[in-house]
Amino acid sequence: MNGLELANQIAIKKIVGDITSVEVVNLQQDSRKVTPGTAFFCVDGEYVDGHHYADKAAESGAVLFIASKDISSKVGDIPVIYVNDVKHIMAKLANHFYDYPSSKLNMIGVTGTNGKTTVTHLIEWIYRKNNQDTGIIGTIYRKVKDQIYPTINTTPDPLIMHETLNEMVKEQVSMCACEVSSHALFQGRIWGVDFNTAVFTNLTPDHLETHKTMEEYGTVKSLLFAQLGNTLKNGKARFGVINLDDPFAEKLIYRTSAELITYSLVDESAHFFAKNMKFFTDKTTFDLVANGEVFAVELPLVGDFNVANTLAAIAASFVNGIQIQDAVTALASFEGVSGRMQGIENDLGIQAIVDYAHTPDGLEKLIGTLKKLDYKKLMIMIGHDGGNRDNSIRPALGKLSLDNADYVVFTSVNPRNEDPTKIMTEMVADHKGENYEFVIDRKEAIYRMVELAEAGDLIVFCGKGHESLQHLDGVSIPFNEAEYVRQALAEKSETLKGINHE
Ligand SMILES: CC(=O)N[C@H]1[C@@H](OP(=O)(O)OP(=O)(O)OC[C@H]2O[C@@H](n3ccc(=O)[nH]c3=O)[C@H](O)[C@@H]2O)O[C@H](CO)[C@@H](O)[C@@H]1O[C@H](C)C(=O)N[C@@H](C)C(=O)N[C@H](CCC(=O)O)C(=O)O
Ligand SMILES: Nc1ncnc2c1ncn2[C@@H]1O[C@H](COP(=O)(O)OP(=O)(O)OP(=O)(O)O)[C@@H](O)[C@H]1O
Repeated sequence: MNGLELANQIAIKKIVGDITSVEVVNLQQDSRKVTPGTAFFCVDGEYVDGHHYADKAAESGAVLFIASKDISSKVGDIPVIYVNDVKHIMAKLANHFYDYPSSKLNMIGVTGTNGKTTVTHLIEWIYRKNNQDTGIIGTIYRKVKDQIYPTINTTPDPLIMHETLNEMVKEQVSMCACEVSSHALFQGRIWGVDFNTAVFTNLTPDHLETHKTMEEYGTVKSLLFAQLGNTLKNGKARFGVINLDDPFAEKLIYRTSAELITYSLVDESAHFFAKNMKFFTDKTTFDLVANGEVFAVELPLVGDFNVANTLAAIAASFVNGIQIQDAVTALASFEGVSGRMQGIENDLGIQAIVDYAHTPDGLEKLIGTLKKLDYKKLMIMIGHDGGNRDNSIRPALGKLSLDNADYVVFTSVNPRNEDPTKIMTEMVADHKGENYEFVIDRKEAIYRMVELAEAGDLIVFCGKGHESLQHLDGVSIPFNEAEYVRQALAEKSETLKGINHE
């Protein structure tokens, strides 16, 4: 794309150098990824200032710069477009460069403290089973049909976002389910993404290191709904799907012009209402009351929060053209999401579950679900993220575990540069009992849990879920929670067989 065409998208700017002969073939904000023909955005970030890397970008072949501070000494004759807010302009130009891909897709955005990954996967499953090609953008990966791309962020920056959406358009994906994190909303990563439908799951304390107050956190979350806009998209209405059981729903209602669809586990007036919920070890059944009909749902997931997630997914699919019965039929074979209530098979008679619960609300819901299962002893392994994270939730995570489990093994979740023992000590503040221990090394903690467990026990590994890395002391080491749990159980089984054999 010609440099002038990019510049023409910006109203207020100062152009230095000749951009008419510049051909841009790539957009980048990271100097380490610049290739010849790149337009480089100098982003003043949370940690470093991208303007400092302009010379590196120039050396790697950048042909155009977008900056807010003077970089003439670093880039020589290479043209620069100076603007006030590089991040804003980056979102705008990325959208133009990739030819507004979100406008060509059915975009369903899911926001909320918990449930985003689960809801996007439920929606994906419904569409796939109804013979549509799908895309996912979220915490675990970016996925275009079956092609998986790694991700650093739940919601990527605008360059990766629009590039991924463009890939989906090229692959003729019809629906993209996209997790929208509060950080992304706060930092404008989804500016210009044209959503058809916004889904809200819940709002509970998390990320207060960034948002400071729940009021501010809620305001940020509601941006997804506000940004749905006032107009139709390709002649189609926009919808907001909201969880009526969350007190924040009341506020969201006034922050969007989209038609609102509600779901609830308790309020019969909701458009999508679940009743007669029955919980089994491996599934949940309920009656879905929607659109004047009752549908019998059999869901291979446990937990009432997953019923709520399912209502959200069915509602979002329905307003975008999938019949309710077709969605219900599809969900009967749902295979689950990695690291979310993931059962680990073993021959020891131990029920082992890996789950991503890492907020007090998520943990409370998880424990509520666990309590409905049959077991002898309940043991929980839990920790809390270190460094620059919202440490105010540590005592709540500790107390919930200690009050409900027979035994708790505290361990590390990405301690980063913080002392793991200090984190664990904050989690057990004020607890008088002795039903716990600290094991700093997470893999050792897994083995300790398995060592302590006996047939009939329920052992639950919280907070890591699908994550494939453990961040400690400035390094990231590969980590596979489900695999380590599987290994620990298998080794214990072998040891016991050996003993019995002797
Ligand atoms: C604190 C934070 O949100 N940081 C995000 C932010 O980075 P930043 O702009 O501050 O980056 P920076 O490191 O200061 O660098 C500034 C600029 O210099 C550039 N640079 C840097 C080094 C270099 O050698 N060359 C170079 O060009 C960088 O590419 C960048 O453009 O913008 C980046 C691009 O969009 C994000 O990847 C990055 O997310 C980091 C990895 C992160 O951990 N974010 C968390 C807080 C987050 O966003 N989490 C939510 C999910 C939360 C949840 O629900 O659990 C998410 O959506 O991921
Ligand atoms: N609707 C819900 N309400 C409360 N807790 C939930 C809900 N759905 C899932 N959880 C719990 O939260 C954990 C994370 O679920 P999920 O990954 O779907 O949420 P998320 O919003 O994507 O989280 P994150 O953005 O932090 O990755 C699950 O393992 C489960 O314990």
